[in-house]
Amino acid sequence: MNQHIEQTSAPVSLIWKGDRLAMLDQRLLPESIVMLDLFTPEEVWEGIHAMKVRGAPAIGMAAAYGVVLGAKAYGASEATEWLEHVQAVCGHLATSRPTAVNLFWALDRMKKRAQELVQTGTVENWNAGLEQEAIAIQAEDEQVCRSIGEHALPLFEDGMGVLTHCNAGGLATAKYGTALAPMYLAHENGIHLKVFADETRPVLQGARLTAFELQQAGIDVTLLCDNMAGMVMSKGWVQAVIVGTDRVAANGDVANKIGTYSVAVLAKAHGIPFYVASPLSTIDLNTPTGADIPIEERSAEEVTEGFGRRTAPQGVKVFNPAFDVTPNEYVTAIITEKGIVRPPYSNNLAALFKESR
Ligand SMILES: CSC[C@H]1O[C@H](OP(=O)(O)O)[C@H](O)[C@@H]1O
Repeated sequence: MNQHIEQTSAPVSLIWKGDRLAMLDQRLLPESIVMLDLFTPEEVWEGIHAMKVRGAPAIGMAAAYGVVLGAKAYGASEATEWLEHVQAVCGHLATSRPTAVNLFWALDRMKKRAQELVQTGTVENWNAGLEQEAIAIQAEDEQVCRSIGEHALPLFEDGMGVLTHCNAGGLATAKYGTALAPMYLAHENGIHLKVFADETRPVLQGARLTAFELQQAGIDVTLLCDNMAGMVMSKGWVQAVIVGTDRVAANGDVANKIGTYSVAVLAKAHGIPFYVASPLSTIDLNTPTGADIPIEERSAEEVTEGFGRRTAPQGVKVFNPAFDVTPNEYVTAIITEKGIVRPPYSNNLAALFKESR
């Protein structure tokens, strides 16, 4: 794996180069912008697992490009053999992280496309077709995120305080983000929002990524420790909360970064609307409730010596779930690229998908 510094106006999480995937190593932000050149699905797997790339849509896009790298490197030209190899690469990439449904959504889409491609043509055609599918996933995501921003924008008035948790911005997607999309669009339209970004321990996506993104864009952002959200709400500084998500269950329960549930409870206690920005690709009607969402547990070291400094005694027990589930009763609305969905979510999410077919 090589690495290089990519000079871009704003850091982007992934750049497809035809024979390699350039992946921004988000672990090094905000101090360093380093793009890693990945040539194999195994390197993409490791990039997802180690959270060099993170954020549900970005994870799905990275995996899709990993499938392309795996397909192109394979020597077989016989249809069944090529298809079986593509399916095996998808199976391996599916083990990189368990919670964000976009990973599986993207891999399923690549497998479906591969099955269509092998009906005719040559292995060169099949590989080119897979590459176009991965490129389409990334291009569509940019438009999906902008649409989420457009649907969300009317919910935010000039001068409002808006709290967000983790990073659901351009670094988690192709561009704009999901939860941050209305903030970018508000800025484009001269609407001044005062954003409060939770630092989001233990990986600090809020401090390192959201604060970085919004500051780079000239958007008013104040960084909070995670334990400050309640006080800030009690002072009346927050008029809305908006977060991203890694998986929305069929009943509207929401899996998102650890700490989101606490923010949702605080918002309800203070009568503050709690919005979830979610592409349709993050809504999983095959998962009935939040109890059915697999929650990733990560290493103790993320908590005890994050970023290289030990802050807990050796050998102490650690519980480090990367996500929690917010029950649907705490969710004011789910903002998608097709519009705003309100309770009852079981009916209205199913109806949304029916309309979208
Ligand atoms: C737009 S998806 C962002 C979503 O993903 C983050 O998780 P991670 O940084 O562990 O990949 C977080 O839950 C964000 O809300």
